Amino acid sequence: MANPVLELLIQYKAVEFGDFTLASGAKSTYYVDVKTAIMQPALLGEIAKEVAERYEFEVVAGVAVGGVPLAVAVSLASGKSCAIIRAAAKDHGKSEMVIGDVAGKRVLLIEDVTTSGGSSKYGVDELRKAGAIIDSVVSVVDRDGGAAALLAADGVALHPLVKANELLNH
Ligand SMILES: O=P(O)(O)OC[C@H]1O[C@H](OP(=O)(O)OP(=O)(O)O)[C@H](O)[C@@H]1O
Ligand SMILES: O=C(O)c1cc(=O)[nH]c(=O)[nH]1
Repeated sequence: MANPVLELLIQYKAVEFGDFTLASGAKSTYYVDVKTAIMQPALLGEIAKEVAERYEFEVVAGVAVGGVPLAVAVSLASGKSCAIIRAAAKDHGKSEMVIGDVAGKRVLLIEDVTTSGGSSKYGVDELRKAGAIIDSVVSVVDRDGGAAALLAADGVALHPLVKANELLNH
């Protein structure tokens, strides 16, 4: 079946081959650069449309940096509000880790890429600390690196729009 997000990731050459160290510290011979690919409005808009149509939520959230444009785009496509989870605490101004009102709200977390799931778990933990209700994470590309199991242990389902194998085997 046609998958427009997969086709656009291929069109924008989102996969690069080389020696990469991933966020988890693992080594990889390839990297999926969703962050650069979603600078193209056709891809960002398609992702936002699909997520807005398929999932039910009151607030869409993203972890900085990669999750921010995604969450904002889904917010605009769905008319639902948005939240941002800081990547790290700051010691000036307002210091809350979650920007936006999530307390008591059903929140969907969106990630650009999931590998180990460590970044998503961090986002889920911060959202829950801020009072959010969260049981789903959408990942634009899942690399099958353990994220689904890590999140499932916390009662969270991972919903990938594309699997890395589909990109590698196209
Ligand atoms: O599932 P994981 O093993 O946690 O890896 C995936 C995460 O790694 C990347 O973020 P990175 O840490 O490079 O941060 P960035 O979004 O600020 O570039 C990517 O955006 C995911 O958030
Ligand atoms: O695991 C990661 O850090 C990672 C892998 C990948 O392919 N792309 C990305 O942005 N992050």
